[in-house]
Amino acid sequence: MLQVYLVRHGETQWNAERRIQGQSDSPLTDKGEKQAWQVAERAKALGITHIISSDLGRTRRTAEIIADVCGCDIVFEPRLRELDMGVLERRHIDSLTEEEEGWRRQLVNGTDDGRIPDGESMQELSDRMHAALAACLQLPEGSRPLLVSHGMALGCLVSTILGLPAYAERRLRLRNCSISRIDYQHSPWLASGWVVETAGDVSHLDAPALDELQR
Ligand SMILES: O=C(O)[C@H](O)COP(=O)(O)O
Repeated sequence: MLQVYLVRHGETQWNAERRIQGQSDSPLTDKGEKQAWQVAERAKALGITHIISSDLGRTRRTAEIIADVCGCDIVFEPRLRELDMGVLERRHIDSLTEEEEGWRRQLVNGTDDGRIPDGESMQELSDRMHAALAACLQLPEGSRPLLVSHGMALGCLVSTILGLPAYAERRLRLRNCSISRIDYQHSPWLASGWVVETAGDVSHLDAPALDELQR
């Protein structure tokens, strides 16, 4: 059975400032760097064989640290990027106008084709995340891949595997450098296909980690 591990990148400057990132970027904080080294040690103990990462800076840095500890190469995969948050990227979450809040609400309340202007819909995010995940099925027998991605992107992937809508990702806290595991199984009796083994495990971190809204 194929086990795939999902890691959200380490804390960034804009995570800490509650600033919307999307496909814009900010560097890891010192805490984020430390988180990355801690999740890297966990990955090594799990026997990770492949690292596939969003190509944004925050995930790239997190993947480089994990690769250093695990002795793996990295494949950069743009389909693992965070949701494109359009015109609201770089904005502080508390600075949004009522109209702008309305755009963000559309993303998470199931509005058909809800999106922030110039941004992506949750369905578009779900489609590309599942396409990136499906590529893991082509890896050699016995592979144990680890994907480095983002809060909304991974939340959307896990939610849809559970049969929930893409926008349900708000109900799942995937904190910085949390690790989740999904398995691909063939079982006529149980659900065949992807199943969620664990989600949002932070037991390898020695301090509380933020989720994307610093809850
Ligand atoms: O700020 C954002 O765009 C997301 O809510 C969190 O993104 P991240 O997981 O890439 O920090």
